[in-house]
Amino acid sequence: MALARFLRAFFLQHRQAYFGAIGVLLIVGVLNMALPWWVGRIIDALRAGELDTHALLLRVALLGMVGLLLYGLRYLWRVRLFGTSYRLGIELRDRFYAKLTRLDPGFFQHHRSGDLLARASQDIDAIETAAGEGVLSSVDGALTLLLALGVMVVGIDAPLALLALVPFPFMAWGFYRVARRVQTHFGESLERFSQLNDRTQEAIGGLRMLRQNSLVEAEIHDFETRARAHTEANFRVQRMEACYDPVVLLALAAATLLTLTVGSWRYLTEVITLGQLTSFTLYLVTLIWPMFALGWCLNILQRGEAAARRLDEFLDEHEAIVDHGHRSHPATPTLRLDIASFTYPGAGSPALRDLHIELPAGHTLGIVGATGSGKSTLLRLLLRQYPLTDGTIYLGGNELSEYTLTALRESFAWVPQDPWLFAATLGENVALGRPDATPAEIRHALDQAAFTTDLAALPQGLETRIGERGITLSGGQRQRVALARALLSPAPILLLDDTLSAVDQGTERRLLDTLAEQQGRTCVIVSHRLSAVAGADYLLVLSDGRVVEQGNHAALLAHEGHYARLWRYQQSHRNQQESTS
Ligand SMILES: Nc1ncnc2c1ncn2[C@@H]1O[C@H](COP(=O)(O)OP(=O)(O)OP(=O)(O)O)[C@@H](O)[C@H]1O
Repeated sequence: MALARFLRAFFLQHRQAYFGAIGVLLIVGVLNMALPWWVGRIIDALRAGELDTHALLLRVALLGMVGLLLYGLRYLWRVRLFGTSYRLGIELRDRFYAKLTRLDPGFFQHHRSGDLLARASQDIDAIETAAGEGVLSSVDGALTLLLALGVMVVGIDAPLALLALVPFPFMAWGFYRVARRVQTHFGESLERFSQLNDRTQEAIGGLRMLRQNSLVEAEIHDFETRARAHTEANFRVQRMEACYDPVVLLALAAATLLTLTVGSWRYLTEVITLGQLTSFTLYLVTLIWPMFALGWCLNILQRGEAAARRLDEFLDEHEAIVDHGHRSHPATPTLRLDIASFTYPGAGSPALRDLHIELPAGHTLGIVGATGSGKSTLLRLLLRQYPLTDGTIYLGGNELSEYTLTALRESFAWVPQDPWLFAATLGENVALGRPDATPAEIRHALDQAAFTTDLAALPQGLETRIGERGITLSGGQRQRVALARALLSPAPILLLDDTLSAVDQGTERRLLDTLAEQQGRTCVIVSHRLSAVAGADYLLVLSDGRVVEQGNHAALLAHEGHYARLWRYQQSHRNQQESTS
C-alpha cells in the first residue's frame, strides 16, 4: 500500500510526537469511560439512599471537573497530532518540488502542469489528512470501542454485551463494500480534477488567443464538460460516503433495541441493577463515536491511498539525468563538444550529428542555421537538459556528468528564446542569479542590456511589478531583462538563444559591444541574424542537425557558401532599411 509506505516512514521519524499525542488520547479515553460508570454508581447509591445532598453535589462537581479536564486534554492532543501531520504536507511538497527540479524537459512534454499542480495540492492534502484525522479517528475510535466493550463485558453483563454486538459484523461488511468503492471513485475524482486544473491553466494562458479567434464559446463549452465530469465524479464519492452513516445508525439501532429488550428483562429478573442498565445504555451510546470514527477513518484512508498511488507514481518517475557528479565549478570555462549523434527521446531521427568543436575560455562561438536545424538543441545539451548517449561534452576538460548538477547550472547563464520572468519586481527578476546584488549593480546590468530608456519609462523603476511571466513587458524587453539577469550572474559561460532577434540594429550594436567586453567569459550565441555573430571567434553553420560550414566570418565569406549568400542577402536588406528610414 502506497499510503502505508508514506505514513510508516513519517511515523517513525516523528514517533515522539505521535506517542505523546496517543498517550494523551489514552488518558482521554479512560476518563471518558469512567464517566458512565460513575453515573451508574451515583444512581444506584441514590436508590439505596446512601447519598445526602452534600455528597451528591460533591460527586456532580467532581464529574464537572473531569469534564473540564477532558476538554483541556482534547485540545492538547489535537495541537500535537495535527501540528505533526501538517509537517508531512510540508515534507511531501519539498520532495515533490525537489523531484520536479531533477526531471528533464522530456518529462514535461508528456505531463501536464495542471495535473502536477493537482498532485502537489489535493493529493498531498489527502495524505496529510490520513496522517492527522486518519490517526485520530482510528486510535481514538479503536480505544473507545475496546474500553467500552471491556467495561460492558467484564464490568456489567457479558451475555448482554455479546448480544448487543450481534449487528456489528454486518456493519463491518457494509463498511468494507463502501470503502472499496470510495477509493475507486476518489481516484477518478482526483484524475478529473487534474484535467480540469490543466484546462483552467491553459485557458488562462491562452485567453488572448482564444478571444482573438472567437473560440471563447467553444472553450466555455469544453470547460463546462470537464467541470461537470469532475462534479459527477465527486458526487459519486459523496454518494458512497453517505452510505457510512445509515450503516452505523442501523447497526446501533438494532443493538439498542436488543439491549433495551433483553436488558429490561435481566433487570426485572434482578441479574443487573437499574444503575448497571443505565451505564450499559450510556456505554452503548459511547459506541456511536467509534462506529462513525471507523467509517470516517476508512474513508480517509481510502482517499489517502488513491492520492498516495498518484504521488508515488510521480516520485518514482525515471530521472534521465542522474546527479552523480562530484566536481564543483570548472577551473576554466573551456568547452569541447564531441557529438556523434543526438536524438530526442521518442523522436525518429537525430536532431544533431557529427558535431565536433573546441572553444577556449573567453572565446565566442556563433551558431547560425535555418529554423529547426538544431541550434537550441546544442544549447540544451550543454546545459545537460537531455542525456547525451552518443558523444561527450567537456567543460573545463571534464565530462559534464562529472560535475554536480548545481555546479553545472551555476556555470551557465542561459537566456532562452522565450525567457521566463516571474511575477515579481523588475529588480528581483534581474537579481535572480545573484540575490545579494545591490540596486546599483542591477541598474548597471540593465544598462549593459540596453534597458536604460525602458527603465526610465517604468513608473516605479526597479520596484515595478512586471506581472505573471512579465506580461507587462514587450517580447524584446523581456529578452533584455533576461540578458541583464545573465550578465549580472557570476556564471563564466553565457548562452544566448536568439536573444538579439527582437531588438533594432542600434541596440544590437550596443549589446554586441557589451558582450565583447565580457572579459574571460565564454559565449555561445545562437542567432538568425548574422550581424549578431559576425564578430564571433568561431562560427558554426547548421543544417538539418549537421555542421555544413565552420570557421570565422572572413573564412566563411571567402568560402562563398550558404553563410556568404545569407550574409549578402541580410546586408542588402539592412542597407535597404537604412536608406528608407
Ligand atoms: N523536445 C523535443 N522533442 C523532439 N524533437 C524536438 C524537441 N525539440 C526540438 N525538436 C526537434 O529537433 C530539431 C531541432 O530543433 P531546435 O529547437 O534545436 O531547432 P533550432 O535550430 O533551434 O530552431 P529555431 O531556429 O526555430 O529555434 C527540430 O526538428 C525539432 O522539431
